[in-house]
Amino acid sequence: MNRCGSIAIIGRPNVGKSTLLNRLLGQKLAITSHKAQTTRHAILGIKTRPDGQLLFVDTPGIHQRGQGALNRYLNRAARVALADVDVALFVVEALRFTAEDIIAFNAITATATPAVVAINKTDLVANKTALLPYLAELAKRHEWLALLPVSARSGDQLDALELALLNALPAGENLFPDDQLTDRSERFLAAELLREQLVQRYGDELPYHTTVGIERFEDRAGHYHIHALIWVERDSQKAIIVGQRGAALKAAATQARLEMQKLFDCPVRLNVWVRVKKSWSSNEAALAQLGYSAL
Ligand SMILES: Nc1nc2c(ncn2[C@@H]2O[C@H](COP(=O)(O)OP(=O)(O)OP(=O)(O)O)[C@@H](O)[C@H]2O)c(=O)[nH]1
Repeated sequence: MNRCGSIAIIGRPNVGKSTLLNRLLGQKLAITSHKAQTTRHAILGIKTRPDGQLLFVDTPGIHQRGQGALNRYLNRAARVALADVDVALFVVEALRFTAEDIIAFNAITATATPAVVAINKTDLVANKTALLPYLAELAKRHEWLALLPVSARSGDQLDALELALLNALPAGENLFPDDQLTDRSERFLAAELLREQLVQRYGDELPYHTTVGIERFEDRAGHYHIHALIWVERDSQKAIIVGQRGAALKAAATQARLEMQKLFDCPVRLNVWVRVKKSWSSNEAALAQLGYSAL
């Protein structure tokens, strides 16, 4: 029987949702970092198997304190995703269950959406029997379809997780062609790859006040020419991103360009400018202008 349906990946920031998605897809689509709140947009990652198709929606972590327009957007995006899908994949971190995990848990159990739990980062647990009481505690809390200890990093138990998710999907024909990986445009993915560099290179604060727009995206006979803009809120942020004689920006852009070449499988020329736009993250109108549509 062929199955096809959608899966929302839900969990507090930093539990490894993006890493897990990339690993399940076998391709890097969601951006990852060690800092919380990296993922801003839902990304549909498509995994085609001989027996069906899994359509992943990567949601932002459900955040504890809503602060400003960006946080409200992130919260809505996660909740809307949850109401819309066939299955929720609840990701937690082995041996940890924080107040933020409870918020994500409550969001899932408030809907009738069936859920599978992935207990991630088991590679960090030396003595696996230590997981048993943790598993038992989670099992008591809700009627899960399945509970699986996994490691997104090592790949441990991910085949079993994928199978559990597939079995929870409705019977039906595939919705996308077999070779399609995402419904996101290359333009969108280019912006994400550049933003990933900022998140990886700077402190927690700066990327939160930054967004990336693609001004031009041209395919010139198999060579991509991409013009990107990094929007910041203050001149001081711009100075940090640009660096001494532009060195910091050059390093970030070079790395982003290499990642783009890998993903798009063609030569890429990338130009990046940094512009200051005052207080964009606290202003709904400015958010909308930058492509964060109201939900
Ligand atoms: N040891 C270990 N680390 C992991 C594992 N999965 C993810 N990580 C790390 O945990 C950190 C967060 O991973 P992400 O995938 O960005 O987490 P996320 O849940 O998508 O985070 P947000 O986008 O902020 O919601 C990164 O440093 C990952 O390398 C795992 O299985 N084991």
